[in-house]
Amino acid sequence: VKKIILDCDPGHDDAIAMLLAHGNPNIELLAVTTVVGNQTLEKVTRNALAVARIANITGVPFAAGSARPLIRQVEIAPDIHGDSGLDGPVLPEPAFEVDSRHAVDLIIETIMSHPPKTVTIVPTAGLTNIALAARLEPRIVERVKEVVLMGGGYHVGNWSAVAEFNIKIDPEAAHIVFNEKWPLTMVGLDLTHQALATPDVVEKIRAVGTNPAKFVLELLEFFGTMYKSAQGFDYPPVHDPCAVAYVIDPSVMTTQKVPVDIELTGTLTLGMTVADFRSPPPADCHTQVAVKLDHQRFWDLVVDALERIGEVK
Ligand SMILES: Nc1ccc([C@@H]2N[C@H](CO)[C@@H](O)[C@H]2O)cc1
Ligand SMILES: [Ca+2]
Repeated sequence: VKKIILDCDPGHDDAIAMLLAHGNPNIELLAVTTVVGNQTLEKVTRNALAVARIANITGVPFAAGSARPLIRQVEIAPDIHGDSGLDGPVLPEPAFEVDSRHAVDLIIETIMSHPPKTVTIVPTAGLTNIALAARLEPRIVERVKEVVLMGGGYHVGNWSAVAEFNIKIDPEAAHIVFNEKWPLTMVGLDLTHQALATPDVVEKIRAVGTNPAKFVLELLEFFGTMYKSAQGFDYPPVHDPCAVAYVIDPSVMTTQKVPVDIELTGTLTLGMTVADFRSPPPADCHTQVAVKLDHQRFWDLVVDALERIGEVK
């Protein structure tokens, strides 16, 4: 079983990532932490607790983290996720309160209280909490098993021509996270733009026939409409569960070992994940990027997780 910390900003696709992590038997969700991103910290934290109620996630601490990037001003994404950050479905009242600890403390405590190389960090949002954790407790860097993040893109951007939202909203935090020497897998837009929720996928989810599945359909309906109007996609790319899917079964996508660094000063390129494909990669290269997704197997994992969650009233 893979033990993970999910650091997220729900967010329609973050919500589906959480359901995948909760439903898949090979994943143990040790903690869920939130950070400003798709919406304000308050809104994404409330949304995370609502998802927990919908999927009946119990016994897992949820802690709120940074309300803003390390240096820059807050940038949110209402044009895709709406004013609540999880527009579309009606959200239930949370079943439990957010943990009293700060997300950064919970991340550190979780890693330091488990054996070395057993905890995987799965960020699906800006990297502010992860950067702060590495600075507050540098020992987590060699203790974590690996970092598998949704973010960046080696040939694709969405928040600028060449930068992806999770990186661009806090590029200094991303620079810290990509330059620590932990094993890091970047599941970027190059990969996640292959994870389209096509009509055949929607029908398989509909066939699950439970309330959590209905919640996912409502998420995809809104997400799809906004992606069509804002970015001209016929079907929405569901980014964040791709990172969880890699943890579940790395063979669901191909990867390539390449050095990646973050642009911090470019006028046109701020927040770009610059991947150096010149071969061979340096022997000490600790980063790899995701390239090709097995679309069918990916979505089968999501549907399977929903089936295993079953009905929740
Ligand atoms: N336009 C847009 C902006 C932000 C996101 C969020 N950021 C990442 C994709 O860029 C995902 O984690 C998703 O939650 C998705 C689309
Ligand atoms: Ca996200």
